[in-house]
Amino acid sequence: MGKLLSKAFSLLFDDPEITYRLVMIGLDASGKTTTLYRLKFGEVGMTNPTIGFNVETIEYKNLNFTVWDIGGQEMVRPLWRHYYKGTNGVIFMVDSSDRNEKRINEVHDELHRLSGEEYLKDAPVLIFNNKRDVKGSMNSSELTESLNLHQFKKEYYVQNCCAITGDGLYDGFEWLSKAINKNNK
Ligand SMILES: Nc1nc2c(ncn2[C@@H]2O[C@H](COP(=O)(O)OP(=O)(O)OP(=O)(O)O)[C@@H](O)[C@H]2O)c(=O)[nH]1
Ligand SMILES: [Mg+2]
Repeated sequence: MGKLLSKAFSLLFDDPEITYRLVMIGLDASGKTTTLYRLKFGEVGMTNPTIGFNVETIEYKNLNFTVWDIGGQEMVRPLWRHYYKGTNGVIFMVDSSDRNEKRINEVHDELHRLSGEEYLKDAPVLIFNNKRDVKGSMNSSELTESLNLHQFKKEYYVQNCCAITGDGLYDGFEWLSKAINKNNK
């Protein structure tokens, strides 16, 4: 009831009352921090590999998102799950220009592992197919094939994007907001 009232209030008064928690994960150098800063500040500078996490609040269409951008280097990937509690949605970042077989297998395994996570059981997964500006990068059907997404046991959506220019980022947020809203009704 409280949730419904606060939703009604925020719609009436155009006030971004509702805050959803998102975790943004994916292999190192896939473009997570670039995406976070692009969305938050509208521009990107140099990024360094993330040690730990960055967190920012992003407003999109009357909703607030607290976005947790977590470092993706191999050694720290087991730490991702410590950020899952209370998560409403997942952003899984993929570097579409990285066709290295070992890396694709790592992406595959990390992604499919999410379906067994209790804290993420109601969380839709937005897969950003990033770096589409790079010549020869994978398109969404190639990605779907190489990550065996037809077998992925979660609600998901693949959005092509380029974190540097921002192309596709808000389209991804559009899908994620709707998917989260639907699950929270
Ligand atoms: N060409 C291109 N380069 C990108 C794009 N997005 C990010 N990059 C570059 O990819 C590199 C890694 O980006 P980060 O945002 O630091 O990657 P990350 O996923 O946060 O990496 P970790 O913190 O190590 O997990 C940087 O040099 C970015 O400039 C993109 O859309 N296109
Ligand atoms: Mg980073």
